[in-house]
Amino acid sequence: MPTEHHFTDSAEAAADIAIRIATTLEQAIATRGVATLALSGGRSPRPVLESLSASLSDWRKVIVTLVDERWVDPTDPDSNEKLVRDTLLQGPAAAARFVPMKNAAADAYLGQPAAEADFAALPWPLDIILLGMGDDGHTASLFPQAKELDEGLSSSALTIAVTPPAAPHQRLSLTAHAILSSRHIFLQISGAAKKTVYDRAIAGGPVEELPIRVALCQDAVPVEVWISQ
Ligand SMILES: O=C(O)[C@H](O)[C@@H](O)[C@H](O)[C@H](O)COP(=O)(O)O
Repeated sequence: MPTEHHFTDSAEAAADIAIRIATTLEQAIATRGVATLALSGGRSPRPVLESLSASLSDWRKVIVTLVDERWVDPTDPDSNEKLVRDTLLQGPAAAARFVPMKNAAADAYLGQPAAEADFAALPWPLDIILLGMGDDGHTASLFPQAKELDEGLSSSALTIAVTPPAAPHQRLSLTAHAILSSRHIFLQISGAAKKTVYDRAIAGGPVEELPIRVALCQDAVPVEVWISQ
């Protein structure tokens, strides 16, 4: 079962996540000389990343990458790479090594092999994977009803190309295998609608119905959830 942190205010939750990430990264650096952090996109992470940017003293030993990416140019407002570069990788945090998902391939399916090689070269398990969740229970880009969902849940690969059934852009996503190849999973849940889905997810059921169950319905990797209204 996940460890829950409850907040009335999502900004306070975001600040607390940033502190928890910074502390965990510092411990990883002290132990292994390097720390790895994979970030989700969307709206929720923005305040976390803005707070985190100033929360660590030495970013030179941190590898930052993505949980998933929309297959758009990194200058596109929908790009998760753009989100991370504009919020986290500023000031001292610009010294971190960033490993993107998007490459020059024309689409996510053509780009997946090169991205897979880039991700295979990372020092697994990653230290922290920060997940979000959609109102449909998706996480990363593992969407219910997506034609690639079963493969994303069962593959031994690290990445998979996905065409979301009802969200813009082709995606490249970490697979369930990659998400569970981490030392810590952190999850942000804000608002009543997501809390309802979260409660359904932790009650158990088919992972295909609510893919967030990949993280929530397992005990191999410690999961911490920040829940705010
Ligand atoms: O690229 C993405 O969109 C994210 O990786 C995605 O999985 C996100 O975490 C959820 O869709 C929640 O998004 P919000 O935080 O915007 O609600």
